[in-house]
Parts: sequence; structure tokens; C-alpha cells
Amino acid sequence: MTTSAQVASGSSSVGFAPALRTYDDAIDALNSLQSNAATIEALRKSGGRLLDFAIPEMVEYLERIGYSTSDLNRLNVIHVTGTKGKGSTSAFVDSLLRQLTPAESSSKPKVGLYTSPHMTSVRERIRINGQPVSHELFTKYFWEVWDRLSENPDRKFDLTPLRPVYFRFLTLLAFHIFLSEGVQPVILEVGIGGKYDSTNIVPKCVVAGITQLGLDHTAILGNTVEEIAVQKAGIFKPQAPAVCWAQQPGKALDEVKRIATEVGVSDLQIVDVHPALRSEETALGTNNRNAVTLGLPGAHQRTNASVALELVNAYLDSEAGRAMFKETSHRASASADNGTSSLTPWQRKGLEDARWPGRCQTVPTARSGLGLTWYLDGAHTTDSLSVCLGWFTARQQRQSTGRANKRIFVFNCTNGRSAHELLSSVLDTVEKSLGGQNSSSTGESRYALAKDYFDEVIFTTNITFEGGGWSSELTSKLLDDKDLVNLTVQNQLAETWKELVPGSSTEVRITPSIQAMHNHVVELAQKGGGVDCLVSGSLHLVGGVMAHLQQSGCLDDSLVSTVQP
Ligand SMILES: Nc1ncnc2c1ncn2[C@@H]1O[C@H](COP(=O)(O)OP(=O)(O)OP(=O)(O)O)[C@@H](O)[C@H]1O
Repeated sequence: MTTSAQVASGSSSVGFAPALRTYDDAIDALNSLQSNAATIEALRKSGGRLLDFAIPEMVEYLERIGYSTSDLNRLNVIHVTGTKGKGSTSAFVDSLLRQLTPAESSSKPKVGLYTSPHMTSVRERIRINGQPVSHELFTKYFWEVWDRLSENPDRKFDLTPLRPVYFRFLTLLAFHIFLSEGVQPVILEVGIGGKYDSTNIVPKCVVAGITQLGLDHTAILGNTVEEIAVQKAGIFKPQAPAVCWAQQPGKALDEVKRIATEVGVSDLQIVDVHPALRSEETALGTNNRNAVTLGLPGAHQRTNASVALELVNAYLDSEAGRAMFKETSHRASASADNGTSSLTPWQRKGLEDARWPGRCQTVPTARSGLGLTWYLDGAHTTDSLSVCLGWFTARQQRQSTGRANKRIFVFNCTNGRSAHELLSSVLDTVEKSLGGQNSSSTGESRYALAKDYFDEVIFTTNITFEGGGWSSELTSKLLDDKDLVNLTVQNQLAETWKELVPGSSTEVRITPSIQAMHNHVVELAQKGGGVDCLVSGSLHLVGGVMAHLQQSGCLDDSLVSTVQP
């Protein structure tokens, strides 16, 4: 039998003597497991066939660490999937739940949040009450899971490695931590897809949600948005409610509805923008007292916040929600005004206090005395790049009418993603935001306004340090070494950029590491005049930049937590 884990590197046999049980040792052990990139590549090559074994294998791993799937029902899961916005929606849900008052019979709940990927520390993926789990908790539970897998080596799927691949291991660890620490409710963000995702071994959820759908991971999930919708709706559970964002492409919503009926979902809510979030000020965060300023910036966050509000309403309507919290669900009528009167104070505060690092995040470096501001967003699809550039250009327009600061765009993408499509999406959005009309034309006129928008464009690898070192908690070794040494992707990106904007005055640069890029940008800022630097294209790149910003004291650890610093 060929199993999905058969493709594992076999490195799970690495032994860690009892003396080597520190947090750093745990990170080394974790990094010895098969990486997500290798797993995705193996699945892609199999044309998705290996997915058939995904759930039975994951259940077996869970049993080998001492749990049955029914134990997971104790977590009262809110399960979130989608192509874009799953992480942000999960962060909104988390923040909303943390505003609620415990019911008299209930102790103060510990709200759990499981997400991926992480920005600078793997602990960010497993949060309790908004804070990444501590080094101590992570280390203790990590080795327990590790040892239980060694102590129970028998496998039905005889080709399954002793220890699972990276993402599965972390999912098992999250389950173990949440169950051991009495955490619930738990917001579970799907890794990829839904139906076959490691998180989908949970037999029951309190409510399941689908955010914006689109084309991503097509080799695994299907080539059309309809096929992708079916995979995502695979997290729906019988007799549990579900929530889905309304404005889906193609006939994706029809497929979601079909699966909901097939599965026996108790109530499917199709959610559009909440009446209280319709005003422009909400998206732009202009601090108008009557409008909500979402804690996560960008027009697209109105989508995610609306889905989150309905997920929390469904949770509060459930038996688990009623037992846990005093508040009841609160839905605004569609005709409610645009102000915040249709939101309760806890809803408003939850939306305003939400934080989600690395997504449309602004990091000023005033403390270092430089006029340098970093704009970080891990967008890596055409749609999300369009959203990201929409956010950046709107920020720039609001900031000044006259042009003072230098504008730098730092970009990388993983091999195999289309450089032409991604960079076209960037330029199309800039052109549109500057009032250009020519998005359908070709040649020089196509980007008449956008072509000189950035003073400099830098294509960099995701390698953290000069000399080739990687930050130990960043598993971004996505390309083979030959490509990295030759800067294959970066050269391809630079060529594509030059083809798209012939005659542009923008300087195009390639750097071999994030550190080299960071040093260059800091040097530019030191010359004075102010620099606005947008980093996008890859969450791994953004994570690497954040690691440098932490090291240089411009970003403290608390900014990686989802709790207001
Ligand atoms: N509703 C949305 N519509 C379009 N793009 C979005 C939406 N929400 C987020 N994005 C874009 O996607 C990026 C990732 O956001 P987020 O982490 O919330 O989504 P995700 O589904 O978890 O994505 P990923 O798989 O990249 O982690 C954001 O930086 C933003 O550029």
C-alpha cells in the first residue's frame, strides 16, 4: 500500500537522548521531520491520490499518542477554512471570544487558536488566550508527543513513518496541549483544503466557516473554484451549523450549498458585509468615532470580520456557547444603519482589538531614529497581492499629497508560482489606484502611471542571514540549493519586471539574503529623506524580515501575539 507518509524523508528516526530536551532541541527535532513544502510537492506529484490515506493515517497518529478522536469533541471546535482570510478570520473570532463574560457556572475559559504558518516562532501557531504558548509548555508537551510516538511504534499502515510530517506533528501537539490544559473553545484553522486536512479528524465541530474562495494549490485541490469549494466544504459536520462568505467566484457557492445539504448541516448562513462594516472609514481606519476601526487593516478585512461575527453568533447559539458565556448572539438586521449601533460593545471591541501579525502590518522604526517604515504583508496569490497593493497605495495616498519618501518594493515567491501573473497583479493594482485606465492595453502604455511608482524593487531569497544561515524556527527551505545559489527565481522575477515595465526609472536589485536586503534598505534610510518599504509575495519572507526587525529592536515579541501590546 502506498501511503501519503511513505514519501517522508525517513529522518524521523533521529534520536534525542533524554539529556537533550531543551526548547532548542525540540525545534531541531521538529525541523528533522518532513517539511510542509516537501509534503505538498509529494502530494502534487501524486495528483492528489495520496490524500485518500490522509485522514486514517492522522487518526492512527492521534491514537498512538493516547487519544481517540472523540476526545477532540471536548475542544468545542470552531473550524475555519477558505483560500484567503482563514487566518485573519480566526484571529477576529479569537479576539471576539476573549471579550465575552464567563457564565456563572463556568470558570474563565481559555480560548485556543491553532493557525499556520508562523512568522518568527513556531509557538505562534498554538495560542492560549491570544498568547503563543510559552517555551516551557511547548517544550514539555513536545517531548511527550515525541516519546509517545516512539513508545507506541505499531502501525496499521506499515509504510507510515514512526513520526508524522511537520504539519501533522504540530496539529497533534496542539491537540495534546489544548486537551491537557483544559482549553476550549478552540479555533482550528485548516492547513490546506479541508476534507483531507489533518485538522479534519475532529468528529464534531460547534460551527464550521468558509472564507473567500479562489484558485490556490490547484494540483492538490482541483483546477476550478467549484472543485476547491467541495474540498473546503469537506469540514462541514452533520447537525452542526456552517457559515460561508457570500461573494464567491463562479459557482463555488452552489457547491458549498450542495455539500451542506449532503452532509446534513443544521443551518448554513451565507454572510455578506455586516451593516456596521460597510462604511469606507472602517476599511481605512480613519478613526471616525462612529465607524469601527478594524484591528486588521485593509478593505478585505471587512469580509473576514463579517464571517467572524457570524461564526461567534453561531457559537453563542450552541449548547457549548450557552454553557460557557453570559452573552447571547447578536445579529444586525440588513437594513441597519452604517454606524456601530448594530454592534454590541463586545463585538466592537473584539473587532478593534484583533491583531494578526504579518498581514497588512505597519512597523515604524522611529525608535532607531530612521525615517523608515516597513509595510508587511504575506500575500502570495494574484488576488491577495491585489488586496495588499490596494492597502499600501491607499495608505500612501492618505499619508501625503506631495511625494517625499522613497518607495521600495521587496518581493519573493516560491518556485513554480507564476512570476508574470503575480507581478502583473501588483502593477495592475498600482495602475488602477493611481487612476490609470489602460489595464487591458499592452506595451509601455499599460503601466503608464505604475511603472515609476517604486524607486526601487528588490527581489530577494528567503534565506534569513548573509552567509546562508536560516533562522532556526523558519522552515523556509523551499528551493533546492542550486536554485538558491544561482538566484534562479530572483533573476526570473527581475527579468519579468523589466519586461512588464520597459523604460521604467525604477532600480531593480537582487539580494541573496533577507539580511542583505535589510541592510541595504537601512542604509538608504540612513541617507535621510524617509523610506516606505513594502515587503510581500511570501509569508516566509515576511517572517524573515520580522526576525530581523525583532533583532534590531524595532519589533518586540509582543507584537507577534494577538493581544494588544
Ligand atoms: N478576504 C480576503 N480576500 C482577499 N485576500 C485576502 C482576504 N483576507 C486576507 N487576504 C490576503 O491574504 C493574505 C493572508 O491572509 P490570511 O493569513 O488571513 O489568510 P489565509 O487564508 O490564512 O492565507 P495563507 O494561506 O496565506 O496563510 C493577507 O495578507 C491578504 O493579502
